[in-house]
Amino acid sequence: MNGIFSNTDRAEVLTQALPYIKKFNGKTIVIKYGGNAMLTEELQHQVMQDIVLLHLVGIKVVLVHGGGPEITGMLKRLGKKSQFVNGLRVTDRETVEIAQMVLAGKINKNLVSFLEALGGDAIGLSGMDGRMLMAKVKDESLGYVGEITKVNPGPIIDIMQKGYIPVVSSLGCDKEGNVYNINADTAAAKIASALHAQRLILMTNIPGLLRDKDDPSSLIPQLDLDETESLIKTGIISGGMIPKIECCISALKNNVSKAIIMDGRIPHSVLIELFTDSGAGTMITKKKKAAKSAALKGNENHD
Ligand SMILES: Nc1ncnc2c1ncn2[C@@H]1O[C@H](COP(=O)(O)OP(=O)(O)O)[C@@H](O)[C@H]1O
Ligand SMILES: CC(=O)N[C@@H](CCC(=O)OP(=O)(O)O)C(=O)O
Repeated sequence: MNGIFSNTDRAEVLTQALPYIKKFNGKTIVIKYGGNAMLTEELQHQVMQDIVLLHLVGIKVVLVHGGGPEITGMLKRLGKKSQFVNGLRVTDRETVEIAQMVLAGKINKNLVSFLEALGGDAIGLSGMDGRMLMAKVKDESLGYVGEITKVNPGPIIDIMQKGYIPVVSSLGCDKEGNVYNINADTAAAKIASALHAQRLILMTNIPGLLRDKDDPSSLIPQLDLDETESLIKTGIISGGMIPKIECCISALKNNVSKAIIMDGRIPHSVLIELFTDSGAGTMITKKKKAAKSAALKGNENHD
């Protein structure tokens, strides 16, 4: 169990994390967890452990989750094929019912029970609870896919004030009682904006934003809004990465300090991102500081 690290090494690591722990104490961090990054219970256990730790050191963590692969799996078991248009699931009435069962029923409660088993206090909600995520039809051809019209962060704030970790599934509603299936990256970005979060962290199954999407070693550690927009124009950012990046851009333009895209499968990637000089994945900032090394996100991490 001691591995290659001595207790002194471990104590040293903790000491180095102290300024960051102090920095983020009392701050709001919205973490989106979903997709292939949460495929196995082992991966979920690891990420939930980190979230409990963040909560215990006084960081206000909000966990927003998806579960696209699980929805697809359940639909398949019921003999229904999944169809996506620009990354969004075409959602008929039956599909939205299944999405609700999987997201608000299974995944949400599993994550809450993981957090609690690890010593955290968590409360699970869907975006429908307390009319947190009000939505309307995004595009008739997509059925019950929701476009968020209003975020009411009240229930999340209340839960955090009572000392719980809010765990929110990406469903929305309208005044007529319709339920909407909402992309979890979008839900997380809107919630982060409504909470004026210090960080929006999108966990995925790639290292972050890559200069060459087929070369994992071409990670771009940091870039600003202007650079991000020009990478979309030049086609370096394409496909499934476009909506993800657009969520980050929207969050940064609306009250969020920094957005990070990172690989949620890497052990303790959230802790590495928040508590180390180098960070993890790609950090998107409003404006890059002059004369700052792109290889080191440390100074930015202190902002
Ligand atoms: N510049 C880029 N860097 C990284 N990934 C990119 C880039 N451009 C396009 N992509 C594609 O975007 C995908 C990530 O989006 P997606 O698979 O929809 O994520 P998720 O399932 O986590 O929501 C990657 O698998 C990759 O193929
Ligand atoms: C409209 C839409 O596409 N909704 C998503 C909601 C879940 C999600 O976003 O999950 P991941 O983050 O795991 O992909 C879906 O049905 O798959």
